[in-house]
Amino acid sequence: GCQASGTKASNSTTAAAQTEQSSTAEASSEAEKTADNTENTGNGSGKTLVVYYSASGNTERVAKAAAEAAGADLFEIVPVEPYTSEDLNWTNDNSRVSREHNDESLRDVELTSTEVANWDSYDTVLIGYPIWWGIAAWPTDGFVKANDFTGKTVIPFCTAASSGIGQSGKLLADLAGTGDWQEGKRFASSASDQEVASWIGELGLSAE
Ligand SMILES: Cc1cc2nc3c(=O)[nH]c(=O)nc-3n(C[C@H](O)[C@H](O)[C@H](O)COP(=O)(O)O)c2cc1C
Repeated sequence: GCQASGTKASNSTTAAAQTEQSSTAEASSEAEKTADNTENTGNGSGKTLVVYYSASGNTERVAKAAAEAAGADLFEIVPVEPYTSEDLNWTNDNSRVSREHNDESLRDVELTSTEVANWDSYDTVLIGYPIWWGIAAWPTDGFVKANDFTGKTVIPFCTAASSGIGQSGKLLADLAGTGDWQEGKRFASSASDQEVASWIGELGLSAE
């Protein structure tokens, strides 16, 4: 079903995540603008990128486990105005997320950056998001719309309390209009690093 249920949104971990920026971020002024949201945990091959949006940390955990297993770089989608726990309260009809859900024109969330350093160097992009009312949390949309996925294999993944991944990957593929979008993978909000690593293995993306 599409009902919001189960886990309670906790405080956003965005601020903490952003302080984890790679100290090896390139120093050139051109790279500065795009390096902000990128964290290089990779083995230097730089072929796989894990992009994610996470409002309360679950998708972030899965994304980091995926990047670790694949030796991939990470890019976090960050709204200019991050969602507070109050914003995420779907049981309140007047909360930010409820208002955005009820009025599609409010879902065009401004992001701190949609530009990934060395975007052309990635041939596989994993893109992760929480499920909100049965679809990808809409801060993900702005990133997808802003980038050209031509020539890339794109693999969606989500975390959700009870829903499946449903049509969310297909909707993002339609929004992108480019890229070879694969079937996506749904994880429970509490998915273990091991589950994530074995999925990376199934995809043939394991670092070793
Ligand atoms: C506004 C909102 C709507 C949600 N809608 C659904 C839903 O339709 N189905 C579901 O299984 N979980 C739903 N959830 C639960 C989240 O998908 C789940 O907790 C997810 O792991 C959160 O990821 P995050 O911590 O990365 O933000 C919703 C959560 C929020 C905040």
